[in-house]
Amino acid sequence: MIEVRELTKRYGGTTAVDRLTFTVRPGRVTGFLGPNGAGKSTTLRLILGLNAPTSGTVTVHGRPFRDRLRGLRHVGALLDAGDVHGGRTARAHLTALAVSNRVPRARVAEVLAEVGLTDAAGRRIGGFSLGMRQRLGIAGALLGDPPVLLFDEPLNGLDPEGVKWVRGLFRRLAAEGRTVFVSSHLMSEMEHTADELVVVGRGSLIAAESLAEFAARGGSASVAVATPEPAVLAAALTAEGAVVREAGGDLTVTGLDAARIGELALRHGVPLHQLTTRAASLEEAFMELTADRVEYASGATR
Ligand SMILES: Nc1ncnc2c1ncn2[C@@H]1O[C@H](COP(=O)(O)OP(=O)(O)OP(=O)(O)O)[C@@H](O)[C@H]1O
Repeated sequence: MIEVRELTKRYGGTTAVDRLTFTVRPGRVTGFLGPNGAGKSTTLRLILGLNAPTSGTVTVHGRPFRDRLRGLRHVGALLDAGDVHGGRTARAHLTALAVSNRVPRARVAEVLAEVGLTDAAGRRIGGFSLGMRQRLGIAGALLGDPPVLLFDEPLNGLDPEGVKWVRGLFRRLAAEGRTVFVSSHLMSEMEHTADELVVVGRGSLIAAESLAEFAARGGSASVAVATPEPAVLAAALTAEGAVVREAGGDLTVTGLDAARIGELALRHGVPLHQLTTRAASLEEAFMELTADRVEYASGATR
């Protein structure tokens, strides 16, 4: 279990992490989601004790992680896949990690096989693609067979087959009872990967709940309407307080439900060819919730 309490990290005038409180439980995949610059990497470094918090606490199984000897057996982490010695072979890299963490060397071949790098074990990491580096980083995290695993943007650079493989791996690790905490800036990546979500924006907590709860709370549902008289219907709906967008003659309506739209169409004598309620996607819920917390928004005003 990872417990983060009132965690704050400032760098000069920048508050990277702002009084964050959440718990990551074992047996599930927890997605750590937020726009770029939201403070995810900083939080992961604080969990690992690589940086000291300005205030607040973070514990892994009840103790600050840096107090533990032989770290890799307690927490496995992939923070930055590029942060490896390019001149080393994959096997040499993992062997050095194993030795310094007193992990049996036999684990090296096991994790190489697990991530599909057996054939590349003798090649220098400098020639690896980003996807191969991610696999190697994941192998390093798995080396000590730890109960807690942290991954920072592990799907970056993976091809669709790789993404599918990582998802399966995370599921399996969680099913084995481990704590799996995975960061991403894309809801689409987490939608099919995570059971639980911790969502942050500009360093502070936006939500900590199950994926289902998150889906239920955010994003307004809309109704797609097809009619041969879009202008007449749009005017009637707008007069009732709906927000209407028109694209290619079809209307997308928010603020009124399908039944009310049907009644208004009937009252104005407008035929309807289609009337479909569309649930908000998780992506829309995420965008809505984080819209005012994006550090580098596109467009002039914020
Ligand atoms: N060592 C540092 N010195 C100064 N500012 C920092 C440092 N590390 C992070 N920051 C700032 O803290 C904020 C959070 O950064 P962080 O990398 O934790 O976000 P993130 O959510 O991981 O984003 P990304 O997905 O872009 O990596 C940013 O404004 C960043 O510029």
